[in-house]
Amino acid sequence: MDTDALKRLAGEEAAALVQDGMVVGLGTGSTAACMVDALIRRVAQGLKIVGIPTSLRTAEQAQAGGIPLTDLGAHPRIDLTIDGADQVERGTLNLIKGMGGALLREKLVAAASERLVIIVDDRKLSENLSLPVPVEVVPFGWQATDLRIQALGGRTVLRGGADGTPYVTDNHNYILDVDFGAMGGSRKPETLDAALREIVGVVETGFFIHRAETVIIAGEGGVTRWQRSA
Ligand SMILES: O=C[C@H](O)[C@H](O)[C@H](O)COP(=O)(O)O
Repeated sequence: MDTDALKRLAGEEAAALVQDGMVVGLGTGSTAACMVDALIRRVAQGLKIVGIPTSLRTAEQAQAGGIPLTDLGAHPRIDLTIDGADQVERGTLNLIKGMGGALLREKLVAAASERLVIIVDDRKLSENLSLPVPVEVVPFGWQATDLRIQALGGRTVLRGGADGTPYVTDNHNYILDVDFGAMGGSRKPETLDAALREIVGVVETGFFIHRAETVIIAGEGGVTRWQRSA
């Protein structure tokens, strides 16, 4: 099975968890897009839900496919959010998210959700989180914020568009991708996350610590589910 087929498998498995009457958080990225496609098909067959998208592009996809949308103002409590991830740590189910730039809205939606279900293909699994973590920063004075982040021991790259200008998030901020190398031991993701969030100018990080309730993993052998222990 190619990666796209695995993403579809995970997306369809997760979409089957959605029930009539739910407020559903709609994630961002190529795997989440497969789940939104599966939900669009179910809505066309009569499923009654409202969705809260985590990015403008997910909003566009859902709206074009006929999923009624709402927001956290009207529905501050979400029944179930289904989203992708860039890396999942075995054992803890801690995540790195935000390669697609949607980390802030994804975290706001996750924080309002009763359940967060993450969908990935098995390439995303890792013993320890090790990818560069996306950090959303305020554009004003981002260079000073960058220096403070580097002082934590991370190598930083300002995310750029194809034309060399900074990538701008849906919230009009920039993203620094921060490479801490493989984490674990004394360099715990939760410690780095807390230190990053204390820096003025940092809006949010792509660390999702103790947030995923379930991870649905698609691999050659089919679908596996991991549950976070309490
Ligand atoms: O900002 C983007 C999100 O966190 C995505 O859920 C994440 O990057 C995974 O995306 P994909 O399913 O395309 O690998």
